[in-house]
Amino acid sequence: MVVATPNPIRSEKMRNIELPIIDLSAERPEVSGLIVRACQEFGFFKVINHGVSQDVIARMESQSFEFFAKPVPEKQLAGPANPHGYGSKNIGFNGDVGEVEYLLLSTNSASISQMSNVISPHDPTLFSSAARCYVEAVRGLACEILELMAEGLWVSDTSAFSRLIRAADSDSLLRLNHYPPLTEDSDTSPSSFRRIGFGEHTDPQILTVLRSNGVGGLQISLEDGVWIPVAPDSSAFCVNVGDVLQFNGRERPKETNWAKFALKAYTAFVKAMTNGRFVSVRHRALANSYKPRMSMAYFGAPSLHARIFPPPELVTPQRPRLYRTFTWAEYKKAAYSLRLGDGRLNLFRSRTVDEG
Ligand SMILES: O=C(O)CCC(=O)C(=O)O
Ligand SMILES: [Fe+2]
Repeated sequence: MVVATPNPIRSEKMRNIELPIIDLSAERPEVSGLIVRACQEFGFFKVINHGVSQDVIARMESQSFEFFAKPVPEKQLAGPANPHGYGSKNIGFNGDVGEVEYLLLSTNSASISQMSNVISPHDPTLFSSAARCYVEAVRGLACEILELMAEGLWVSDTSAFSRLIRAADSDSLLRLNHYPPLTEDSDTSPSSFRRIGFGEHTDPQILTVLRSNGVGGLQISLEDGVWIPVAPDSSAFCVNVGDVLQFNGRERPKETNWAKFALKAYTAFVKAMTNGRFVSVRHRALANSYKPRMSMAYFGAPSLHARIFPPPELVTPQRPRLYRTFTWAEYKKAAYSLRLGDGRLNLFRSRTVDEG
């Protein structure tokens, strides 16, 4: 994953906006409408009554904390992250750093077993079974949300998005991020209080399902230089649109008025699978607390050879194809080799309106 170099917190504003909280137990048409609207306006939303068992979450959280509590040399046995494995401070391959240590795992079962042998050598099955159960549960949640999105967009093939991450060879990831607390000798001036844990970026995949341990730090940016803190919420998962489902929050129009926004969406956005409907928003995490923050992110991704193109209902004469068809492997290569601001999807722009 490519992230921007941590900004030496330039002049920026904070704004308190409550993200949409969507109750998945409500009536299906209502839920799908709310999800589509949240994806168009915010790219981020919270889901409650999501059906993922507290036990599955607690087991994954406790295995993760156990791992991060180990002495550094033991953790390093699971590294370096290339891209999977244990990493500390260095994020990706392009010099991006942050106050974070992490475990990046492929979600396929064989890979979880293999990594568990180095993550938890004395009892690998504890870690592997927690990770497998967690991945299965959050993948189910991600698929459910993707199907609700398709319904809300009136796409007749309601599995058009979810099929991609259900594939046995899907390239989905589980990332466990640990942001250590400030140490006693840390400079506690206001600027250092906002140390970058994970620099601003968009997630390249389809959909991210994120959970944190009740310690704040996640922020999203809907307009340049304005950051919105996302309050931690132990009853919720935070869901965000990835680049493949959309692309490039920077090109989002300024309007917050829904009607104006909808009218302008197709010309102003640059997107892939939703052909400009959904917004993949920049976000970051700050290590700004005396308490350790831990987040667990499931990134739903297609298989490497999957071809990315919008369902036919989302392409009309008024809303022509913005991008040529590309594979996830092509996009991933671009995402791993470029910096965030380089506009990865511009490389995939359609040369003519109806080119496939
Ligand atoms: O820790 C967080 O809340 C955000 C992490 C994140 O954005 C990521 O892993 O892509
Ligand atoms: Fe992210």
